[in-house]
Amino acid sequence: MSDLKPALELRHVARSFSEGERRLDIFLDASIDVHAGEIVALVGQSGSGKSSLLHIAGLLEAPTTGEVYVAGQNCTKLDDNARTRIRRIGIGFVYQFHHLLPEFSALENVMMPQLIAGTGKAAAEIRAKDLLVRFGLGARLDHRPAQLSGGEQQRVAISRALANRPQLLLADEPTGNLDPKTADFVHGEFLRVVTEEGVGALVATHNIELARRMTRLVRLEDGRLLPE
Ligand SMILES: Nc1ncnc2c1ncn2[C@@H]1O[C@H](COP(=O)(O)OP(=O)(O)OP(=O)(O)O)[C@@H](O)[C@H]1O
Repeated sequence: MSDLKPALELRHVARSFSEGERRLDIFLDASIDVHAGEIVALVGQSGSGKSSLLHIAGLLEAPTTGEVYVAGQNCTKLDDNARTRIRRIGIGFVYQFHHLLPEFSALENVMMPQLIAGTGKAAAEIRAKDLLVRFGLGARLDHRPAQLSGGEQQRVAISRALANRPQLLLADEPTGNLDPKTADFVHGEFLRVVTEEGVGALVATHNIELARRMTRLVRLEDGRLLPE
């Protein structure tokens, strides 16, 4: 039955910051389900809270109120160790800037999260190679990040995020740092491989054209998540 649980459920999530006497409410009542195999675009004006929402979904920050479920597990009240374990195995992250380890090759960068999670070296290498080949990087396995183009670096970063077969993939402007043509190409590769993997994905983007190519689109507006 657990396979049928959404990869992510946010239930009436609110987040506010206190600054002295003032309270800033970022969201008031944000709810969403992201199912396996869905790639959901998260759009909204700058400052609407997309990154904050991804931090909450990624268990990096706790909501002020509301509940967060990852693959059916209520993560709202877990301690730091339990949250770290779920983040390490169950959630993949892609950021606008790749954050690859500069002294390691593409292959080693994609093996790393698997080794940290306890996967054996041989199995980690097979999985890393498979992902990089599927991203068209079969001839770049031994290149370090500085020897790769921006689009190639981002494809390595996406491979790394998928390496542990997470149920949930969270991406914050994953092609935001690329020129429009490269962004378009990398986005297409992202959609193809993420769909093949069957992972549930939530992708924040400013690019409405790229957003419309995903499974569906939700807009963060006035503290709520609205379908389009
Ligand atoms: N630690 C914090 N303390 C106070 N305010 C914060 C904090 N973190 C974020 N905010 C505020 O929360 C709001 C939402 O920020 P967030 O970065 O989530 O927006 P965003 O939609 O991702 O924006 P952008 O598209 O420009 O990246 C902003 O007004 C920001 O100033």
